[in-house]
Amino acid sequence: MNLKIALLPGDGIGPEVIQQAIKVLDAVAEKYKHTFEYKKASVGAIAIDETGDPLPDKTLKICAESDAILFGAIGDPKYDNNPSAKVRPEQGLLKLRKSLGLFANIRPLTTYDDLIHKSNLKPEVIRGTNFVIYRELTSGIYFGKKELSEDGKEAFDTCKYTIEEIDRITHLAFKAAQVRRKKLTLVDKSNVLETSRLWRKRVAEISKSYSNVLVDYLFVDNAAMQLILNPTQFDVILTENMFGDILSDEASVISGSIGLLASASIGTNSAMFEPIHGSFPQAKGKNIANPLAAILSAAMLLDHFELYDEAEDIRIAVEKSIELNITTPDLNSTNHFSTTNVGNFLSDFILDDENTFYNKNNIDLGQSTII
Ligand SMILES: NC(=O)c1ccc[n+]([C@@H]2O[C@H](COP(=O)([O-])OP(=O)(O)OC[C@H]3O[C@@H](n4cnc5c(N)ncnc54)[C@H](O)[C@@H]3O)[C@@H](O)[C@H]2O)c1
Ligand SMILES: CC(C)[C@H](C(=O)O)[C@@H](O)C(=O)O
Ligand SMILES: [Mg+2]
Repeated sequence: MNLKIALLPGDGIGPEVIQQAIKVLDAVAEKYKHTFEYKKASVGAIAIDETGDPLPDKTLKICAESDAILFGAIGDPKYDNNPSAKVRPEQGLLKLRKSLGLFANIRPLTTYDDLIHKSNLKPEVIRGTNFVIYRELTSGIYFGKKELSEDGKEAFDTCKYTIEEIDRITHLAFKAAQVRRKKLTLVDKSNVLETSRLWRKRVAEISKSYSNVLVDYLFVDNAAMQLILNPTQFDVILTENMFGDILSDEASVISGSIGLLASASIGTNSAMFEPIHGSFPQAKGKNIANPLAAILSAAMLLDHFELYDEAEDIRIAVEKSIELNITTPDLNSTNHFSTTNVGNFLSDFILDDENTFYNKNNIDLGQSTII
């Protein structure tokens, strides 16, 4: 298969993790005789530095002309520490999602047996957890009317949803539940918010067409608690934009690190694949960031084009790296490996087996730290 992939590495650790994802995609391309053609474009703080715009027209054009987009991360402390800045890196990501109509952000969460004991949560609570968050991505409070008064003493953000926006992601989430464990949990705040009451009404209505799926409703405050009290109860979690953002970072603790959580942002004509984490500025240039979220996002990209064996190869390699402890410091406090080492191991493993990696790097299995 020939795929045109737009690469948007972005800021902070974005370029470092995307570089590893490319290595892994190249290994897959070599093994299965595919051609992946990459076009790099800038977004976020780096794009502001270069052009004054966090999403230059050229970037949007490259994305629109590609089969898929692989996104790293955006964000920089110079904007995080300056709430008055009018032009901000995050606007680039939000505009990209909105312009391409990427309304469904799919964030799967799984647990790895070899990491169960490394989570901050008890092994018996998290073992077997496997769910997916369907987060609405192009509406809600992120995109409603917002304003700061002229005297700077008052501000508002508006949360707005239309039934079309609710319905399209709800159908996708029900379809996902049908081929999983047939349970869908809508997370909302319908005891307070009008938008949430609209979500509940629509989901109840649409559920009639998916009668083999059990539907459950949770208020977001309770859901935040249930996620760490009893996460195995969840199968598909459907929620609006901001709740999905917050709950997915919380949920990543179950897996062991946010550096493991991948996502797919799907629209009618475009698809973007992005780790859920940010630009982790403290790690920039240190070769310590976990590249697995970006690499597993690349696996979701392959799934999107029905390259299931290829995606599975990546997941098997990831599991192997975790089993062998070839992991970055977030998962491995003693004998950790670098971002680059993890990428090298995975690409070698896909093409051959782990011996190539050990031979090339002259490593004794499990004993060295070559960060
Ligand atoms: N999709 C995105 O591009 C995205 C997502 C979230 C935050 N951001 C931006 O990133 C910047 C930093 O935000 P933040 O510190 O709140 O969130 P962050 O996700 O960048 O980092 C939070 C913490 O998570 C851990 N972490 C994140 N990515 C990791 C990785 N790959 N490997 C290991 N550990 C990892 C680190 O401990 C880090 O301190 C901000 O400018 C924010 O706006 C961007
Ligand atoms: C950077 C920010 C705009 C973004 C979001 O809130 O969607 C991020 O937190 C994410 O989860 O992708
Ligand atoms: Mg987020």
